[in-house]
Amino acid sequence: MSREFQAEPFRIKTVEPIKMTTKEEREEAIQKAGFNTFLLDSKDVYIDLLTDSGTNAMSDYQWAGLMMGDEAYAGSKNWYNLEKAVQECFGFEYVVPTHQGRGAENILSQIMIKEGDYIPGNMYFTTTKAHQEFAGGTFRDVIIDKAHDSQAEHPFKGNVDLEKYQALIDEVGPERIPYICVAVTVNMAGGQPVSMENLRKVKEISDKYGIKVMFDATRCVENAYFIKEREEGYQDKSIAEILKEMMSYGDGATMSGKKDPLVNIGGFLAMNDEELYQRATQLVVVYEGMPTYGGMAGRDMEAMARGIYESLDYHYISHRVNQVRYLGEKLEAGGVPIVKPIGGHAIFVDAERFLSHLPREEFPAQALAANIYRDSGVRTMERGTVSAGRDKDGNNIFPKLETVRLTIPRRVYTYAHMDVVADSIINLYENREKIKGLRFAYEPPVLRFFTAKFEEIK
Ligand SMILES: Cc1ncc(COP(=O)(O)O)c(C=O)c1O
Ligand SMILES: N[C@@H](Cc1ccc(O)cc1)C(=O)O
Repeated sequence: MSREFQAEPFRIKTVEPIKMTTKEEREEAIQKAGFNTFLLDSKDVYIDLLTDSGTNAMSDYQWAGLMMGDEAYAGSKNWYNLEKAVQECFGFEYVVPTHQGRGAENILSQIMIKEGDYIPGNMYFTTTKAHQEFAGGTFRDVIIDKAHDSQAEHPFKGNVDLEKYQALIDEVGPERIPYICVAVTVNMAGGQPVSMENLRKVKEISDKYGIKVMFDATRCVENAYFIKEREEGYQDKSIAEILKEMMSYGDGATMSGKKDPLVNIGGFLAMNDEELYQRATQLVVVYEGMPTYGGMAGRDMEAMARGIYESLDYHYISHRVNQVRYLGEKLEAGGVPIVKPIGGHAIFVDAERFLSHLPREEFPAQALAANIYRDSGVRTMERGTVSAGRDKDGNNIFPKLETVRLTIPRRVYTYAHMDVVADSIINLYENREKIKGLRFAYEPPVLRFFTAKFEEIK
């Protein structure tokens, strides 16, 4: 195995018991949830790999910070600590706190996008695209082609395709592109990173046309780790230095504090332009709260300020990425088809190849996620046709990737948990022809994957 084995760089001083379920209990739970893992109750889940969002384990130092919460309505001490952490670690001058990432996406979209604008991005993310569309914009995918091929190897599979970006500028004109949204890493592509060289070039092109570069910095520390590991000239730089350089190629960022900043709730929007900041503060008071709390309690801001610094520790981030890799390599060794290379926050199982007997219309990834739960109580998430939704004519969109995501929460599970997950999925793979397809029993009109229900096709 190529991974660098590292036992956990922490010891455990508080534990949360988890329930071991029986086969019968799991069968009842998955039927009740309409074969949608989002609708399972947490109490019925053994190992929860639904998401890495808000599921982080905080350190003793962060928990201690909760006791330092200054719950003043305005001007909380904790806000200034958070603002300083963002300024120091990301390098942006102005910070707007929000309740989570999509709060920042909402404000950014509203202050920057006009009806008829185009927003290029390195693959879509559900909430980001929804906010861009609500604000009257159209998302355009400008990620490199390889990102849509689950087997294509590329060290920076999240890179922006500069020719696609240039072609969009030529097609619609730079005045209709307020900004390019660059995600570091790219969630939907499998947690794939973007190289520093690519970021530099995106900035160059954007500056030439007066287009702003806004990062989706949600998993930026994972991206920094990959740059250190894979890009010439960065091996001897610290994660903090790499992150700061990455962010220097942008004009601002949205952030979900629920991922890399190591907390359970929170987010922010950051930028360098004062005028934009002023417009953002006009909206933050409408949607989130005062510009000194933005929907977060003082204690939550303190925990995030501390989490941001902790996330830059090399041993922490190296363990995290290598734990994900351990699970991926174990699955591969068992013959399970996964998206390659292995990304930063999750393993994406290629459900189309796993369940090659099921047509896309029968939602193989949804069926696989439901059956992983049935087998072992491990909860995962569909990232394929159900997530992609329908086009304007009402037809299902069939994205190139039909995957099940095994998302690893930060600092929560051990290598032994990873072994249980791998054994269950390898066992299912060996019995894959028994898995049946699904059809909708209930389909909501937007973001359908969260609340849809299904039934098995007998
Ligand atoms: C890449 C990416 N961007 C934005 C968001 C939105 O963040 P939040 O869940 O905090 O609203 C998420 C997760 O939802 C994400 O994974
Ligand atoms: N961002 C989180 C939570 C989330 C999940 C699915 C979504 O489509 C939107 C948000 C994640 O990627 O896991």
